[in-house]
Amino acid sequence: MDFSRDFIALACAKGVLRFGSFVTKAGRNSPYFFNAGLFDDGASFRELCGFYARALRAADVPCDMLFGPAYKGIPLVAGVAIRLAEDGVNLPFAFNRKEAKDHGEGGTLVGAPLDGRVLILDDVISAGTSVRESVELIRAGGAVPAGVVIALDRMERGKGAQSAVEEVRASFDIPVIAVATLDDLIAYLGDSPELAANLDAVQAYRDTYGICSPR
Ligand SMILES: O=P(O)(O)OC[C@H]1O[C@H](OP(=O)(O)OP(=O)(O)O)[C@H](O)[C@@H]1O
Ligand SMILES: O=C(O)c1cc(=O)[nH]c(=O)[nH]1
Repeated sequence: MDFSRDFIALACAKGVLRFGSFVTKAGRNSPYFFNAGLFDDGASFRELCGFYARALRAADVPCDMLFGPAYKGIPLVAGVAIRLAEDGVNLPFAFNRKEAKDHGEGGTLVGAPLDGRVLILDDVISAGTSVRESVELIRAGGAVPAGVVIALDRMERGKGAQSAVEEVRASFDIPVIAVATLDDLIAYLGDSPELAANLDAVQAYRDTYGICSPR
């Protein structure tokens, strides 16, 4: 997307995208990591939500409401709903608790009742567990998953030869939209003198775990 590079630049400038040695949820040793929790001030978080809103508009996926899986999806879904409302699209939103509340209103769902076509907003898809759980919650509530929007598609293999993102698309027959992809990150590293030293390690990682090897 034409704004993917701006998003990568923001993530690098904020230290949300870091380079070094990190272990992913899948147990892979990755030379880069995207920690969305580091969009930790009002201005950068507002920008992040603006990128989601732009990706959503560009993809034009029909939906009736938004859902954010706990925990990182929670501020995200609220922030993106605000950005969309500012642009004249006022959508209901909901999120879940990781542990059910046993007093007061109780339960695991907070916000608007699940209804109609529900778009899931999360930061990354790693093995797809969080999206699968969200789809189960949405269906159990009598609604229909409409798609997923994430910040970064790491373009790496899931359980089989497909990427985890492709597995989610195929299993649930829904679109998965990413603000930026590993390809965008690699292009950015190549053009960025202060970060270009990380390029070889990132490309080697893609050669090992990636879904394509365009070199
Ligand atoms: O595709 P997956 O294998 O599920 O990995 C991606 C999920 O992992 C992280 O959430 P996590 O549940 O670790 O916790 P957090 O949101 O509470 O940080 C991330 O925010 C995604 O929701
Ligand atoms: O695969 C993961 O666990 C993972 C990778 C990444 O870049 N960011 C993240 O939050 N999780």
